[in-house]
Amino acid sequence: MTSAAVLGAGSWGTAYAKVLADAGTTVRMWGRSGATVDEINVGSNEGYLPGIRLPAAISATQDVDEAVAGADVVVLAVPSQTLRSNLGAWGDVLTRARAVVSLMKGVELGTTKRMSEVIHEVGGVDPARVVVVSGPNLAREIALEQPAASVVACTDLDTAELVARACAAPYFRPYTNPDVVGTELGGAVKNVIALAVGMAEGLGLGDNTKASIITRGLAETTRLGVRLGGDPATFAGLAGVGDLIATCMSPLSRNHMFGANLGKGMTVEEVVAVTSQTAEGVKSCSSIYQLARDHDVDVPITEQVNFVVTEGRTPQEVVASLLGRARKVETA
Ligand SMILES: NC(=O)c1ccc[n+]([C@@H]2O[C@H](COP(=O)([O-])OP(=O)(O)OC[C@H]3O[C@@H](n4cnc5c(N)ncnc54)[C@H](O)[C@@H]3O)[C@@H](O)[C@H]2O)c1
Ligand SMILES: O=P(O)(O)OC[C@H](O)CO
Repeated sequence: MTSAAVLGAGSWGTAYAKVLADAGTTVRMWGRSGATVDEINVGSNEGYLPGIRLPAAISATQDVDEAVAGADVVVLAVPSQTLRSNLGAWGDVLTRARAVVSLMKGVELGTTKRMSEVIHEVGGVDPARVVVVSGPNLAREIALEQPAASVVACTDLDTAELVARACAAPYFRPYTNPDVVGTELGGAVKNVIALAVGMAEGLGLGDNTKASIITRGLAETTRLGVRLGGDPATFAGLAGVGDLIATCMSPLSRNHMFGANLGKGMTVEEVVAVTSQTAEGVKSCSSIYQLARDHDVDVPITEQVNFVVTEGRTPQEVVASLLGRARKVETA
C-alpha cells in the first residue's frame, strides 16, 4: 500500500488527502494549526471543508518529520509564496520520498520561478521525482465526490504513474502528462484570468464578455507557456482550458470571487480583508507579468490585472484599455 504525507491542511490539501485515502493510500497530514490537526484526527476540517466527513485513513500532526516518516509520496499544499520559506524551515523532508507532488498554482514573486523549480532548488529534489497535479479541481466539489479529472505531470513516466495510481479514486480520474511546464503555467495563469472574469461579472457584464476574456486568456496563457517550453496540447487539455473554465465560471473559485468584489468597487485591501483563503492570482499576476516581459510575450489581460492589483487601476479603466488596443489577427 502506498503511503503519502500531505503538507498543508487547507481546502485543497485536505480534499486531495481525501482523494488519496479514497484511492487506498494511507495519508498523514501536516497542519500549522493545532485546532485543525485535532479536528482532522476525529474526521473533519470544518474551517476549510465544512460538513465533509474525512476517511479514517487520514491522520494529522503538527510535526512535519512525523508526517513524512515512511511516506512514498510527499504532497505540498501551502500557498505558493510561502513554499520557499516552508521548505527552508522543514529541512531535508523531501529527500527520502519517491515522488514530491506540487498542488500549488502560483509563480514565485521576485524569482518568477514555478513551484517545481522551487522544489528542485530548495528541496534538493531531482526533477524526475517532482510531480505536478493540476486540473479543474475545485476543492469543495472534489470533497463532495463529484466526478472530475486532473493531470499528473512529471518528466519521468514511472513517477507520474506512481502518483496517478495513488490518487485514482472512484470519482477522481488522473491523466499522466510529461509536460510539467505547461501543466504548471496553465494552473497559475488561469487564476489571473479568473480575476479578470470576476471583475467583468462584478461590473455587471454578461456571458459574451466573460467568454471573450476566457478565450483570449487561453490565447495568452498558451503563448507564454509555449515560449517557456510547454506543449500546446497541454493548454487545450484539463490543466489548460479545463481548469480555466472551472475557475472562471465557478462561484466556488476564490480568484473569481476576489475579482467580482473588485468589479463591484472594493479596493484590493478591502477584498483581502474579507478573503480568508488563498487567491493565488492576486500575488502571481505580478510574477507572471514579469515572466512574460522577461520573455517578450504579450499578455494584455495579465498586464491589466497586474495594474489593478499593484497600481489601483479600476476595472472600468481595464475594459477601456483592452478594447482600445490596435486590432490584430485572432491567432497572433
Ligand atoms: N482550493 C482549491 O480548490 C484548489 C484546487 C486546486 C489547487 N489549489 C491550489 O492549492 C494551493 C493551496 O491552496 P488551498 O486551497 O489549500 O489554500 P487554503 O487557503 O485553503 O489553505 C492554505 C493552507 O496553508 C496554510 N498556510 C497559510 N500560510 C502558511 C504559511 N506561511 N506556512 C505554512 N502554511 C501556511 C493555511 O493554514 C492553510 O492550511 C494553492 O496554490 C491553490 O492555488 C487549490
Ligand atoms: O479557488 P481558486 O480560484 O483558487 O481555484 C481553485 C482551483 O484551482 C480550481 O481548479
